[in-house]
Amino acid sequence: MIRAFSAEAVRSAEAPLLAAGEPLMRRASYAIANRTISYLRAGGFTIPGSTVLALVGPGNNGGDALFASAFLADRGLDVTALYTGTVHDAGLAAARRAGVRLIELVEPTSARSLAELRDWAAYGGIWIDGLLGIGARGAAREPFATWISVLDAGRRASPDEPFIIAVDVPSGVSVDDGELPGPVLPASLTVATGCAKPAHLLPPARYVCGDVDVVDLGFDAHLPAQAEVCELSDADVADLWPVPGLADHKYTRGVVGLITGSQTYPGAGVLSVAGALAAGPGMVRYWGGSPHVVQAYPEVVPGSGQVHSLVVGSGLDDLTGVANEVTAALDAGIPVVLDAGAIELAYTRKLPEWAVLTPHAGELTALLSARGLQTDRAEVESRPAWAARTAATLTGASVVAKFATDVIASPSGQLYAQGGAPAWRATAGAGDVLAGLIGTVLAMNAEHACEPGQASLLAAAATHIHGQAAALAAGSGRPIRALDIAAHIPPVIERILT
Ligand SMILES: NC(=O)C1=CN([C@@H]2O[C@H](COP(=O)(O)OP(=O)(O)OC[C@H]3O[C@@H](n4cnc5c(N)ncnc54)[C@H](O)[C@@H]3O)[C@@H](O)[C@H]2O)[C@@H](O)CC1
Ligand SMILES: [K+]
Repeated sequence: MIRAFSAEAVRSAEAPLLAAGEPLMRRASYAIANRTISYLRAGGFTIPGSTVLALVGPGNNGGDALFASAFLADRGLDVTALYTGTVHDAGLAAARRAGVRLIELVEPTSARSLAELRDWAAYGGIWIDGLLGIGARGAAREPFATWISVLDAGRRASPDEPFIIAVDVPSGVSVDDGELPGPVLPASLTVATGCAKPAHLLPPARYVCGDVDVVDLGFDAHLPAQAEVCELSDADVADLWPVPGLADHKYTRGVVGLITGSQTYPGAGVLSVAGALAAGPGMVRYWGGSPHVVQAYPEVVPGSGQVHSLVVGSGLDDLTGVANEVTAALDAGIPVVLDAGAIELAYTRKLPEWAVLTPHAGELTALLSARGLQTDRAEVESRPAWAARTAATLTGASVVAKFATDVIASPSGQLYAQGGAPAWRATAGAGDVLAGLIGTVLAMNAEHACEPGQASLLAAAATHIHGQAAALAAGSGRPIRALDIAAHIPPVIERILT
């Protein structure tokens, strides 16, 4: 599991180590220098003489960049450090001693300084971005806003893009909520110091981090027990996946009921059932309106009956009658997935956290608006963590907000971000498959699915499997359809369990 902590939690965790004189900055900068060397080695580049541009901001993030520059200059690299105003004293002295070329831009946004910035940017094959770290508040202010814009434009225009290593976080991201409030310098690699931060996991900041490498600084024991954001790994999902034993039978393994699909949208019923069956329930009962389900899947038991979870919504064209079934199930402690049109059932009523809503950006916008928030799709897309968390708080339900990286929120505030799916996953019906899959994961874990925090954890596990199945289906990059995702769920489960 990747556990991400807020800037404030990191500061508190660092404090006792700093008070004890632990050289955290040396460790962080040594790791950044090592990653730089590893990149050069992996690319077959000659290390002495390789050009590095360190971008040095006013805080300790800049200090990391300066110490890393000193390490690299000691290794024979041609290192230039650009800065303005006051920067980390000891770092500057170390860089000077090591022979780093130090360039201070006194009037940092003058045309002359910006021309100089462009020239050094073009000269540097590797950029070390130490402008802003976890001390940044809000959008990057001047002069860094202009520097970041100029550097980003230079990066895009360059025939061979520089390799950009972000110190801790790409400068310009909002560390605690993963938003991009202003210009940002996208990284090829982010070297996170001490632990992951929410911006490394949450979209859209996640998309500008490149690969993320966490350097252990030894303060884990001082971090809070509950992380701000988590990302489940294969091993985490394997831990909570019930593997059937010989004493199990179809009823102990979990029965999923689906009220999905209709005459108008028959395919949604087929796809949601495909997702449910692929994850290995004991039984699927189907009493939606699609005429094709039982024909497509002879394993399915038609008609309603006792279930351990319920999936409602995908492709339903009429909610009449369904609302009562949903309420009865929830009151009886049966987890319910509310997908697509059925998300409307969360517009007014208060739900328990074992109701799992699966909105995409449009549905999430509609839900928040129905709950009285002034918002629009653009805001929801630029603030997915806020949107998912707010929806969970307002409805009381667990919310799976479907983005390229899914964001899952529990009403208690716990967040999961599950990435790893290819962009090919964005195809009609993929969400129907997910709804069924979540239904099965909830049914298989019925005995504890209604305990605090469990529904969102189980939903996150299901989205992880869904993303991995899409990745397996898409291989090294080919189009996929929703049924391909369902077809690749069993091999993904096999992979994570063995
Ligand atoms: N505390 C430590 O000893 C360690 C800190 N580390 C590094 O230190 C960083 C945190 O250092 P700091 O707390 O000094 O913070 P930063 O280096 O992120 O920057 C703080 C400075 O940026 C300015 N600033 C804040 N918001 C701004 C904005 N929106 N636009 C422009 N300027 C802005 C502040 O006025 C302040 O001068 C971490 O990200 C990490 O890179 C690591 O070396 C590990 C050890
Ligand atoms: K940075």
